[in-house]
Amino acid sequence: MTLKLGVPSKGRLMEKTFGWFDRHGITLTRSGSDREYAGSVSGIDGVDLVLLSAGEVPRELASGRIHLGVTGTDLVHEKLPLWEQQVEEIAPLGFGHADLILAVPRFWVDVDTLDDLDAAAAAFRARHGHRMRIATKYHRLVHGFLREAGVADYQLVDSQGATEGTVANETAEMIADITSTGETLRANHLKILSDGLVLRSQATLWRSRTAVVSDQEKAALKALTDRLQ
Ligand SMILES: Nc1ncnc2c1ncn2[C@@H]1O[C@H](COP(=O)(O)OP(=O)(O)OP(=O)(O)O)[C@@H](O)[C@H]1O
Ligand SMILES: O=P(O)(O)OC[C@H]1O[C@H](OP(=O)(O)OP(=O)(O)O)[C@H](O)[C@@H]1O
Repeated sequence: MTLKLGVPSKGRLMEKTFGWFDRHGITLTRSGSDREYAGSVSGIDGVDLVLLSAGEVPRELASGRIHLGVTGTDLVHEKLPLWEQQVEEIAPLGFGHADLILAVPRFWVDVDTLDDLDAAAAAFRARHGHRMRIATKYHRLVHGFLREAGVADYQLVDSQGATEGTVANETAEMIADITSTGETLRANHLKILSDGLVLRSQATLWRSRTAVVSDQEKAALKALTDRLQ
């Protein structure tokens, strides 16, 4: 049996992951056309490449279908409530840096902090008869963060992409999303709450704590982790 290494199947995250392994003497290759999700590993024995969506890596690690996987801290913490029991962080990879933040329209001049938001959310509910909507795909993390902050008068609306556009589109009053350069927030006239940082994320190599590992796979895992030291 071989060790299964799950890696994002496209985009910047895939290219940078390939580059990172390359620098450790392990070559990941995508075979066939751009659309064929198959690949191989050379430079080390007994490891198979599994190409999949970054968003699916946490679930695959938790179910034990892959032994190792690369994805962002944000996706692991969001999708695996018991992540500390299900996965072990092997190495932060030094790219894919992004902050999960809360942002409101720039013209909300009286709202700069979570306390301001709490007051604005109560006023919003009194005026409109429904709770302020926060668009996000990070339901668990945002809910936990706002509970800790004592903010309760809100509802989450699901947004799986182009989240910053939901305010202009009037499907939400504010958003919680990841930002890296801040350009998307600026372009959509949004500002980050000064104490609205939910999580700092970066691409990370994880090991599944639940995957069953044969002796042969154990040897491959040791060879791989030794190489990554
Ligand atoms: N602009 C960015 N800068 C840095 N990192 C980012 C940026 N956008 C996303 N990421 C990170 O990349 C990872 C993948 O994010 P994304 O949400 O695109 O995954 P996904 O939805 O699974 O992708 P897919 O389109 O393959 O389904 C996340 O960990 C995220 O934090
Ligand atoms: O701070 P910035 O550098 O502008 O980056 C932030 C943007 O990057 C991500 O979107 P992505 O491009 O992955 O598309 P998505 O909206 O479909 O998730 C994220 O959701 C933000 O929209």
